[in-house]
Amino acid sequence: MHGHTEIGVLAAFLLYLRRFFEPMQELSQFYNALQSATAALEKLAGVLDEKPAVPEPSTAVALPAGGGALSFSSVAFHYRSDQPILPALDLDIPAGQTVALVGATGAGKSTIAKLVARFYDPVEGTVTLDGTDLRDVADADLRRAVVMVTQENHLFSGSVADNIRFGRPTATDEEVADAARAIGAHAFIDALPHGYDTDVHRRGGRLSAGQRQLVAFARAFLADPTVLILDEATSSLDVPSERLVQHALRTILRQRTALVIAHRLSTVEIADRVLVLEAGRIVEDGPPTTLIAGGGRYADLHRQWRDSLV
Ligand SMILES: Nc1ncnc2c1ncn2[C@@H]1O[C@H](COP(=O)(O)OP(=O)(O)OP(=O)(O)O)[C@@H](O)[C@H]1O
Repeated sequence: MHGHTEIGVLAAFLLYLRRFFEPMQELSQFYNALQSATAALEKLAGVLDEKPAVPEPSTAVALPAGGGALSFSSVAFHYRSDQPILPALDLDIPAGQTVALVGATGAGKSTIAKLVARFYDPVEGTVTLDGTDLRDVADADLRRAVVMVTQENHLFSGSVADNIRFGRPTATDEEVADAARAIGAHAFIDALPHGYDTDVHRRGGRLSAGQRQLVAFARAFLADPTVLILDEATSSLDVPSERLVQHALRTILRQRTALVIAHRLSTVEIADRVLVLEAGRIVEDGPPTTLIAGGGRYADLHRQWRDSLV
């Protein structure tokens, strides 16, 4: 993460310069150079944000194609030794399963997700993907196999197409549009002032929260990872956007393993399995309907969510 703050400051400064020169389009060459420099730095800052601080394996093991089975075996984890976060987690997720992680703030949902994306290594125990310890997988292979979509979505300055193509830099315009179509984002993108060439501006300032989410989903769809991790946005969407996002979610969860840090009832309802976490331990584990019938913690949470919708 070294240098991240400095890069952020530099990006902000360039952005300021760019705004200043924006009205003077006759200086267009300089302005264009400034624009690309800002976009590149922002991208770098975004990537560094998510860049894991873990060592590359000395001899990398190739991941088998397809699959997506995840396994936590006696995983203990802490950020600081005086504050254990996961005491000893055992968890098997078969390939293709959609798992919703629920639980109070600080329960460890994001930590589990970050261990799967190998932002951190376990202090004890192992996390495996299709039987391979994540510590033995080359960084580039892991980035392709496991994609995390966060609340921030990390849209950078540049066109909508560039933002989607970030999922697979070699994708053609047609493949970018196909991904947007599959996700249900094509219609709104097409209606933007410059369609796919519309600049989303810094952090997607011009797009609504729902639209940003759809662009991030289209990017992940194009990347086509074996494992998708989704940290669902907490901010509520209006009803039409919510419908679009839920539809996109069903598409993107299909045919891959998914871990969803869920904040919406409608999302948990489409999961195959719910894990309820408390202080780093799984206290309930099962299909949503079974847990509701069981009358435990998820049943309480489900009731609260349902009541808040009425
Ligand atoms: N980078 C970090 N350094 C130190 N402690 C951290 C770090 N990230 C998280 N924690 C702590 O780890 C615990 C678990 O956090 P985590 O983010 O996994 O919980 P969560 O269930 O995802 O919560 P939320 O719903 O608020 O996102 C919390 O006590 C949190 O303060």
